[in-house]
Amino acid sequence: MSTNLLQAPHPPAVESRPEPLLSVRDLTIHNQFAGTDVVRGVGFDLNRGEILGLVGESGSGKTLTCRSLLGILPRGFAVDAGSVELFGEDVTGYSNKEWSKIRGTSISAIFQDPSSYLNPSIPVGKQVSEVFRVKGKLSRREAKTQTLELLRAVHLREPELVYGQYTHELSGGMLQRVLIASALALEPKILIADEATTALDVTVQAEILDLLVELQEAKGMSLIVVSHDLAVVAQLCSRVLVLKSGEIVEQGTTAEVLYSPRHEYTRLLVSEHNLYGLDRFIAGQGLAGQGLAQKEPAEKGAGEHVH
Ligand SMILES: Nc1ncnc2c1ncn2[C@@H]1O[C@H](COP(=O)(O)OP(=O)(O)OP(=O)(O)O)[C@@H](O)[C@H]1O
Repeated sequence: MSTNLLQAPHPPAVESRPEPLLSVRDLTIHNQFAGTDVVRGVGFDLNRGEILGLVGESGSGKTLTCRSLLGILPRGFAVDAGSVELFGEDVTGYSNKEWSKIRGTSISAIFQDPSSYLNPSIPVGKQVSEVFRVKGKLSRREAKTQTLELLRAVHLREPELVYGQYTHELSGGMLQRVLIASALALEPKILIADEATTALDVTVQAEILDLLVELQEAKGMSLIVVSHDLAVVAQLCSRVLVLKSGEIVEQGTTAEVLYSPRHEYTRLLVSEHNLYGLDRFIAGQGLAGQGLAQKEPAEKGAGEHVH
């Protein structure tokens, strides 16, 4: 296999195997319109403080798997078999009301296009503070204070200014920071980042990934990182699952899966990836030093202006 991924620094796999926060067993998701199972027999554990990568070609079932962990499968899709256990509790048959209690507080998510998750006619800070008010039951004043603190924590400069701004006034990277703040407001133990940096340019992508790792460490969260970008997964994740046509074809430590893939499909993904300049992510960077973002001033300037 190509040596490119071999050069990717990656965090060590979590050694101890405590009680998993999330346990997925034989998960099958059925598409009622098409009469087909789009995810079949998927099973994995997510441990405390672990970063797990989910890779696979477009349409392989990554997003639907994640949505089933949040209780937000699209209309016409349902978990048909198997189970999802969160913090030791089987949530597979949860009602919408039960899901809404744990979504945000136990498990949260950020997706690819942040603007579609924010209301363009309400200042972004107000939208984050609503999370504190409605779900966190804080007063208006407390909610605003907490929101400003969070906007600062996600490295938005001038949080007071950003608080009152609308989506059209912010860059993609800034919007994703706002969404991260919103997702973390209720201090979930698990965060799913589904192609969360895919729409961003390379420099901003690296900055957002840095931020996710920083927050993951600071808050002791577990992360599920869905990405078509194996370089991102290699640098962030200690374990990787490979999905193909709705089934896991391979899973294991990052070293096992990406550096010595056993399945032909994984080998194909790795070799295709290497064709597209994996090196640009890897040279001189790496999670070992916890610095994914390019630090050279010239490249910093090429990205968004974070306020
Ligand atoms: N809302 C939907 N309506 C109809 N089909 C859907 C819907 N969402 C997903 N699918 C189908 O289910 C299958 C799995 O989709 P899913 O979005 O989970 O794949 P994915 O691996 O996340 O792909 P991508 O990387 O392109 O996001 C695909 O065949 C897809 O076309």
